[in-house]
Amino acid sequence: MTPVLTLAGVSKRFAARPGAGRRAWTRAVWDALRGRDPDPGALGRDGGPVVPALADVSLTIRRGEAVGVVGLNGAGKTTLLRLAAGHLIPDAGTVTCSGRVGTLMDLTAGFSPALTGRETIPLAAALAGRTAAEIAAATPHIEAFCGLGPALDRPVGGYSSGMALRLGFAIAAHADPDLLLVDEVLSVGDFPFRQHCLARMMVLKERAAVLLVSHNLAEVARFCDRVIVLHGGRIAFDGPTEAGLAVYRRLAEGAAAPCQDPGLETADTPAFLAPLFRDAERVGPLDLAWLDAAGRPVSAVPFGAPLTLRLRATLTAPARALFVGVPLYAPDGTRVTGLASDLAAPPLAAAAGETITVTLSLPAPCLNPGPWRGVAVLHDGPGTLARQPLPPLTVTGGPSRHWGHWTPDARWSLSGSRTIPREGGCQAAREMAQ
Ligand SMILES: Nc1ncnc2c1ncn2[C@@H]1O[C@H](COP(=O)(O)OP(=O)(O)OP(=O)(O)O)[C@@H](O)[C@H]1O
Repeated sequence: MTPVLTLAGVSKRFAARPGAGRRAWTRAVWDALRGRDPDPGALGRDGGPVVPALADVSLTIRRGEAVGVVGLNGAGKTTLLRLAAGHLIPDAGTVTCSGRVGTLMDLTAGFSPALTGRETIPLAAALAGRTAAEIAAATPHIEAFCGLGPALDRPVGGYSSGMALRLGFAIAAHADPDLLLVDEVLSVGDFPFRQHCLARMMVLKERAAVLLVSHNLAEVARFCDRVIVLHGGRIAFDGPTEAGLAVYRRLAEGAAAPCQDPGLETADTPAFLAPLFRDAERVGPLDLAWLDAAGRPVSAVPFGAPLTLRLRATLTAPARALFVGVPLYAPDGTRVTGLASDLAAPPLAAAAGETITVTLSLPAPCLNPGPWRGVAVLHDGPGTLARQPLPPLTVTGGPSRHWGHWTPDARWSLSGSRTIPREGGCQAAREMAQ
């Protein structure tokens, strides 16, 4: 497949002090007017603080790919798209884009508030690089796609953000782009229109590439076949969607860089538990144990037996709103569930030196037989103090058969004119099914 976008070793910094960015920009314009290349080192040379928005990013996007870009706030997603669109110049590295780029990054870009929706279509389409003949051919499709009806004859200045999205998306999607860049704007659309947009992007990706920045992981999972996870301006993952979203979820749970404390990882710690860490200045090591119904520490329990997870920790600094999250992972690394104390109980304040105890009771766990892993994540308000692996737990088999990762407490009822006696009946039914 032909590459439509290539970034090689791209870095981008911004001035963090008000006015400094403007001075750097003025310097760059003077350099350009004098025929000199912009000096990327100029930013921050005055000793002012800079924000490294992207650092050493390399990637290739090919025709036919739908690539989701995910990451925490400030990870560099919009900066990546603005560089790809040519709205920003990299400080280092190169951005190569072949073909026409369609952007949907700012809902009202190219819209003049006084013009009606109908008048906006040819103007915005021309700004997107369409010729007069192409615009004339595409206009009926754009009008039909956006579904704005009579509102097309109202000034766009009075449009809601969802209406602006409808018009902007319709124009961008009918501009025949080789690369469509979509930055988080779909979230303002109503559910039916978002489905409409995803369906249109599915068609587009047959001959183009789509780069979609989104915090809506369900949409990324449905639409994208590849995910790039940005973390602190760097690529933390680039690969299949499911694995990428798992990396993102772990970053979101931990909201921290990978483990700095080697004591947290042992030889048998699976990679899917990462990132592991502990803020040693705020909390001591988490003392974690699985307990059986009698309160005894256990490493194995029969299927369905009641279980309790106990966490003890001593704070080394005061904490204002402690709560705990516990994601549980099946043997293959699938995250089967995530339990969070703040959904069921108020958070806890604690003084420095105080030892807290948190228990999570599972009266009837549905975990199927096998070795189970998990992590305990101790949060204090928006910050995370520690993310430490749970002791391994083996669930041993019972008399029933098990499929998948869990078996809920379920009751069946079959009614009809004749039931087969239970004695030998199950065997008879199995034989009939064979
Ligand atoms: N024009 C700018 N001037 C100064 N700093 C900037 C500018 N644009 C971006 N930044 C900084 O660069 C970093 C990356 O920003 P960016 O908007 O790319 O993140 P993002 O991943 O899109 O975040 P979000 O999910 O919140 O939209 C942030 O620290 C941001 O404050």
